[in-house]
Amino acid sequence: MPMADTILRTDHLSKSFGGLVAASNVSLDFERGQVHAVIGPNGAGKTTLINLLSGDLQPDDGSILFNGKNITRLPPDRISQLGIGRSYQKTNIFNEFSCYENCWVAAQSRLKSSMRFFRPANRLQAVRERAEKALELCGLSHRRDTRAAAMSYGEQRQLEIGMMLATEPELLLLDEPLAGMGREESRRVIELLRRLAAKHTLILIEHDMDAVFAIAEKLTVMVNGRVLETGTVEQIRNSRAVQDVYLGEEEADG
Ligand SMILES: Nc1ncnc2c1ncn2[C@@H]1O[C@H](COP(=O)(O)OP(=O)(O)OP(=O)(O)O)[C@@H](O)[C@H]1O
Repeated sequence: MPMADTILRTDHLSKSFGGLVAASNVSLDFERGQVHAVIGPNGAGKTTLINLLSGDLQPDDGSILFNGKNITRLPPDRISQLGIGRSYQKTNIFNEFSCYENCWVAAQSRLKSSMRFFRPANRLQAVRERAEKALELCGLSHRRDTRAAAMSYGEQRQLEIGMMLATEPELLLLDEPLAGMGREESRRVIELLRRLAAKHTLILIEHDMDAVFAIAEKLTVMVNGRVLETGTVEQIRNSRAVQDVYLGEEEADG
């Protein structure tokens, strides 16, 4: 298959914790510019997959190609510098810093790689500009000087996305960006993700199926560490196997 539109490819990626296989032979292609959601029941291995892609975990086996480059086993900061940003399930911000300062710290973390040819004064200016731009993109310009600790949970998650944007990633890994949010906050973040999708590739883990069906163009369903199926929203909606193991389960709960 041609690599032209594949931004990220995993080939037989596997990870076990003791006897528990959390990711088993995961081979997936993620297309440039798409929103690709990974869904599945609790413990399916979704976060493990994201952790492998971001370098937070090392695979036991298999490989990861990003823009055709082998990034398997690179450390997280190197992967971030290459253009893969990630958000965590738990907020990962500095509570005592303002929104701007949080974004500034994140922007600064890419100094080494992407700004090494700039003169020091210009670097500082570039970091400031990136931080301001990230704040605007994540919809928090009006909270620029507010301490993170003083904001709502939803705004903190928004800020975390802003910090990721400050590193100017090409590919965003989003681990349950709507977790713990009320309806209004979710609506705002869904709008934000839509805006980001216009200029980035998104890999999204999310339990809120309405949000997933609204945003995602492609879905992968994982069960017990394995890929059960990958397809368009329509294909996954109509998949018997998926209904049996996953969506059926949700309906039964509801
Ligand atoms: N660091 C770890 N050590 C031991 N077991 C782990 C570790 N991380 C994950 N696991 C186990 O691996 C399996 C997959 O977990 P993972 O968090 O990837 O699933 P998930 O699909 O993201 O689930 P959820 O939707 O509940 O977040 C689970 O059984 C989990 O308990």
